[in-house]
Amino acid sequence: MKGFSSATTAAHLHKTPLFSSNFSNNNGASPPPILVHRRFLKFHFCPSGPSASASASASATMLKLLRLPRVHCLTAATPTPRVRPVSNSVIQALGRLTGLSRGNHSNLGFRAFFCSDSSDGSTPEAVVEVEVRAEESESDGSDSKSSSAIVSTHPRPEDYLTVLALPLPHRPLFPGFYMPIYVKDPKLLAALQENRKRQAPYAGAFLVKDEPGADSSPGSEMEKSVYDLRGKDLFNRLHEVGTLAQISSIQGDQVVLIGHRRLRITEMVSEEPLTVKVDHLKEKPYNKDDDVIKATSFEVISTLRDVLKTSSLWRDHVQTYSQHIGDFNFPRLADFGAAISGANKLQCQKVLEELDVHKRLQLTLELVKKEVEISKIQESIAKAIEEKISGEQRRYLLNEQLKAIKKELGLETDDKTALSGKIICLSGPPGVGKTSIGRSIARALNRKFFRFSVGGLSDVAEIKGHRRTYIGAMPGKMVQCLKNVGTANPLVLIDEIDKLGRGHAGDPASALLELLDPEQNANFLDHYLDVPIDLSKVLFVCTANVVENIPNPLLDRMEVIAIAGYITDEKMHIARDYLEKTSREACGIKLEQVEVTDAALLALIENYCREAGVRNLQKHIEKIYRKIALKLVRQGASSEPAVAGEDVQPAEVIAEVVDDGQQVGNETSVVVESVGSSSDEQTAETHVQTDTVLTDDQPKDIKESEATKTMEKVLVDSSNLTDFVGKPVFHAERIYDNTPVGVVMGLAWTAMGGSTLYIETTLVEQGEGKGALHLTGQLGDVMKESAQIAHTVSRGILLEKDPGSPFFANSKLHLHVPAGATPKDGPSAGCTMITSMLSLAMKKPVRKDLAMTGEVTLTARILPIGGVKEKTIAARRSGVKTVIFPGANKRDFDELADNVKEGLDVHFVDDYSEIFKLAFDFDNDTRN
Ligand SMILES: Nc1ncnc2c1ncn2[C@@H]1O[C@H](COP(=O)(O)OP(=O)(O)OP(=O)(O)O)[C@@H](O)[C@H]1O
Repeated sequence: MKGFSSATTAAHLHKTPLFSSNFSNNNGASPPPILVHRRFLKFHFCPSGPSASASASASATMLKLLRLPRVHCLTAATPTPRVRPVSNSVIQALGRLTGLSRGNHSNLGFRAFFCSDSSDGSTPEAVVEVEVRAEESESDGSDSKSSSAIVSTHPRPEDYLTVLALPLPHRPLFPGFYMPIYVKDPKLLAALQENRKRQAPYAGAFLVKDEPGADSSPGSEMEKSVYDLRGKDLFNRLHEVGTLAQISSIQGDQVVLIGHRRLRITEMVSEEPLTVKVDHLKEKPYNKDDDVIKATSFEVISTLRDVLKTSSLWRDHVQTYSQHIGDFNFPRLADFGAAISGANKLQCQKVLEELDVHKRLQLTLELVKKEVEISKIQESIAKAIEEKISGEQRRYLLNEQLKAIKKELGLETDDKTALSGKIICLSGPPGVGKTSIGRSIARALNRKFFRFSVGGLSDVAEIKGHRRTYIGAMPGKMVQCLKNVGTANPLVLIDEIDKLGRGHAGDPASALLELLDPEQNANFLDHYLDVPIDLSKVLFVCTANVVENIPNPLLDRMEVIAIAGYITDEKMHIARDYLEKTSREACGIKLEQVEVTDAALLALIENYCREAGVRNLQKHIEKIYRKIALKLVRQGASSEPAVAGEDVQPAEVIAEVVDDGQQVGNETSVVVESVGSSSDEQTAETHVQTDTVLTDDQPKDIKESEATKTMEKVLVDSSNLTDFVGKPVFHAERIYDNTPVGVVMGLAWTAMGGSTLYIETTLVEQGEGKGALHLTGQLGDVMKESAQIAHTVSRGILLEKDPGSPFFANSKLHLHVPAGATPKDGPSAGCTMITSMLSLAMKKPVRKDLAMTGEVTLTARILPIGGVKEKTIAARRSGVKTVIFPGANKRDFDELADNVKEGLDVHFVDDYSEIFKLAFDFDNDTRN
């Protein structure tokens, strides 16, 4: 059943006066159409397989013809029946079916067989043979007598006892059905044509047996090999029982067959083309009034009707069949059912071979029952898919309606409201990629990007525009932005929002408020344009280094995302994967010309670029590559034969490459100066120069040997890093290998990232009532207060440990926080100060490699601090082993990546007493 298509045929119905059926052929291409009269095409089906197609069309033809009044059908008992045609059109149609009505046969009689003449005497209706002369069919008055006198010389089908054997690869041919086949054997084709010429257009069509395990589907190798079979090989592969087939037409190698009656091969007569002797088979005699046979046939009919209910594909076909069911005899019904079923070839062959009519009906019943099941499954699959599709369509329609309703009610949210909430503020140290992230968000959202910095902005007119009364008045930044991007929904990055100036002419923070607030910015009023502008679709992203510096009303409207600095590992990756690559490309250096070792990069990060971001690292890497470019250019210049007057040229090129903003001349010495900032760099460059640059003063042989030198790969290692970037700007943060009495290492956070710092306390003088504290190191107010608190708490703790100790009462202390040039502030050094003072008071140094941070209250409770990640990184960088953090910061620490926390012994404390134990309760062996 599957693959049947009545629609294809129906389309043809309206296109051609003589209709062509859509047989699909053996190799998948469409063969030339078989001409069938309009009246028959209604029942013409196009099954998937070639034979099925043919069978279906033939069955339709057969059904149509069965509509003829019984009077025109002669019984088998009537010898060689000759009747006048019922109508010319039917005769013409039959003529076309057989292909004999064409001009070259027009003067010959033709037979149109739509059922085989397999008469057995018991089924008179079974034999329907119409024999007329074409001329006669077109004449009007000739009577039956005259027609009977004409065709007696032609052999009847049953006279063919030796036939050409045609191999059928896919399905057997049933009597009464069409089948187009391809004959690839030229000898066989010639013999068939010859037969047709001799008015003996019959051959035997036999199904080919499959080779075990071979794929016999259309187009398969096995199918192709069937056409190559010849002679005995072919003979051995043919099923014994086949069909006497009338050769309806031959077009090229396509032969259209019409099945007539069953045959059985008895012996091979000749090999090429294969010719066989056959017996004509007849059904076993049966009683047409037998109840069992009747019942079986009724079941076949009712099953066909069931198929009709579930499958629209068979509807026309079976409907017609059921209308004319009375015209069939039992064997024909069985053949019909099997032929139009989608059963496989062996099942069909079994039906063909079955001569017992009851058994044949039973076999067919099985096949059509299977069809019912298949069509039920087909129906349920179709239903399920239909439901799925209609469900999806319904959902889609409902969603669209919902959207429309929401829009109507003003409830619809665009992707901005759906977003990465309100205004996003990226906060973090300089150079960690905040601006770059903003740019990436715009790219990801497919929005235009506009950036403006409000650092130091103090004039409200910059944001809101000038009133037009002023000379040189301009619209504000937002109007300029919209004009620039040309869309209503750009991503606007407001940089440095924490550095907003305090305005003399209005408050820029308040103006920004109007700009950023989603409640207000739908009607933003620019003074210059003086019309409300809708900024509600704009996605604002702000960046800041210190969130605390952002005005509170603004901060309140922001979603702050903190971007901490990078650790060494991360910087290494950024340098290797991105910075190095871009710098190398910018300087026009090839990968194979340079190697910067890991050690060099690490040294660069640790000793030159300690800041949280990578901007400084980028500058250094660019510097290194520019110098490498210089070196390579000079090498290249020196390897070319020096021509007087040309030796200056490379320096000009270099000047462009190396130019980092300074004026560079075309003299080599000037180039060197422009590159290096320290005297060491100059020395390095001068050294490079003297190695490679040739002058006219040099002897010719030296020039030539230099010229033949191949270009060397430039290696940048930690050992020669200073040649490229000068001496390290950062020295080890550790001043002491072992902290002396009164000195403790603290951890600090700066806008540049984390760092370690020492708190040093020393005794100035002692004397009755001289207790005092002197502070130095550019401490801010908060830090000063913190020191006072530490002094008081230390005194209390010492008295607890050593009641009656007069140390703090009688000692003038000096507390210093190096480096003195750097301003410092904040309360987080509180616990470090206490430890430093107690160390001095007890004359006991603290545990080795210990660093701590935490604000302290007067009651010695430890409060949380900020910048845990940066401080942890700084501690690791300084080789600290034990770190003390406030207990409340445990959550922040736990969130850090493992590679940041690696190798640290971290303690979380809530009271100073815990720090005391960690710092002082150790034996001296551990410290050393
Ligand atoms: N993760 C990273 N990968 C590659 N390059 C980076 C990364 N982070 C920062 N950079 C580079 O560092 C430079 C500075 O980045 P960017 O301007 O985005 O930093 P920022 O945080 O906005 O700095 P600022 O606060 O000073 O404005 C850029 O050249 C950028 O390409």
